[in-house]
Formats: sequence, structure tokens, C-alpha cells
Amino acid sequence: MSLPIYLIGARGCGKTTIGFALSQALGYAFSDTDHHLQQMTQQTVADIVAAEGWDGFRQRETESLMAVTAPSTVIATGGGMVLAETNRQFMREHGRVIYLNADPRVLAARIEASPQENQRPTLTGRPITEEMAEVLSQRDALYLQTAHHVINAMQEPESVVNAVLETLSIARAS
Ligand SMILES: Nc1ncnc2c1ncn2[C@@H]1O[C@H](COP(=O)(O)OP(=O)(O)OP(=O)(O)O)[C@@H](O)[C@H]1O
Ligand SMILES: O=C(O)C1=C[C@@H](O)[C@@H](O)[C@H](O)C1
Ligand SMILES: [Mg+2]
Repeated sequence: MSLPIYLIGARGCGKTTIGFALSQALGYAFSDTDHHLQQMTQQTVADIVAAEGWDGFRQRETESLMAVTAPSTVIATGGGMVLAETNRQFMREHGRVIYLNADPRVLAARIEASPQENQRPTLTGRPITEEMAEVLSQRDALYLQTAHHVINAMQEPESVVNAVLETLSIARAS
């Protein structure tokens, strides 16, 4: 059995989209911590934050990370997973960690095109382009220090998947 692969990065970098495609290419299972915690609580991210605040959400996110960790699994994490030292250490120790890197303008354009506000309630109360620049400036160092590898996520999804496979030196399942 192979180590789990964790995808990290900001909202809109493609952790869910690329993660699923990567799992298909590898014949691995796929998990997404945002989906897992929404299933466990039967609430959206926005509902959880409204009821428990971001601190409550972050605690649940850590539980989801640990619950979905399994061999031969691609794990799409939430954009803020790297904020907690426990999560950063856990991912590095239990698998290979890939940072899907993209410019804040590209990320903001993707989120504007597909806001999914229930899953992505505002983090700062500011317009999305400003929020993305601010959040990335605070988190980029955390993504970089947590990742074993950094991949350019501003390519076609298929190219991003191929870049991850090449970086990890793993072959497609078929
Ligand atoms: N490489 C790509 N090229 C173009 N569009 C992309 C790419 N990757 C993802 N997208 C699009 O960007 C949007 C956000 O992607 P996705 O939900 O996978 O991001 P995420 O990193 O999981 O975000 P979150 O942290 O909010 O869960 C989707 O509409 C998706 O189709
Ligand atoms: O960047 C963030 O802090 C977040 C990203 C999403 O994946 C969700 O986990 C949630 O909306 C928080
Ligand atoms: Mg996602």
C-alpha cells in the first residue's frame, strides 16, 4: 500500500478538482476534508462557522484530516488546513504533501466564477480579489514549509495531474 497524498493550497487552487482526477489516474481512493466534515455534521461550512465560529470549524477540520487519512488515498484538504501546526506536522509525517500554487488573481477569478458561498464563506469581509491577496500573503509561507513538492496549478487540470505524477515518480494505474 502507498502513502496518502495530501493536496494543499488556497481556495480555488484545485485541490478538489485535481485531487479527484489524480485519484482516478492512480486508482487510489479520494477524500476531501471539507466534504467529510460537512457529511459528518450535516451542515455546510457557512453553517458551522455561524454556529461555532472559525475556531470550531478548525477543530472539526483537524478531526476530518485524521479520519480520512488512509493508504493509497488522495486527500484534498481545506484551504486553511495548514494554519494549525498539528495539521502541518501530521500531513508531513503521514504522507506526501503537494502545494498547488497559483497567483491570487487566478484564484480570485476561479472563485468569482464558482463562488459556492456555503462552502467558502468570507474570511475577511473584503472583496474576493483583495481577500485572496491578503490570505495568500499570510499563508504562502505555511504552504511552502508544509509541502514536499510545489506544483504550478495555473495549467490545464490534466497537465497539473501529470506534473504531480512526474514529481512523485508514480505511474498511472492504466
Ligand atoms: N487547473 C485548473 N484550471 C482551470 N480551472 C480550474 C483548475 N483547477 C480548478 N479549477 C476550477 O476552479 C474552481 C475551484 O476548484 P476547486 O474547488 O477544485 O478548488 P479547491 O482548491 O478545492 O478550493 P477550496 O479550498 O475552496 O475547497 C472550480 O470551478 C474548478 O473547476
Ligand atoms: O481557505 C480557507 O480558510 C477555507 C477554505 C475552504 O476549503 C474551506 O475549508 C473553508 O471555507 C475555509
Ligand atoms: Mg476543495
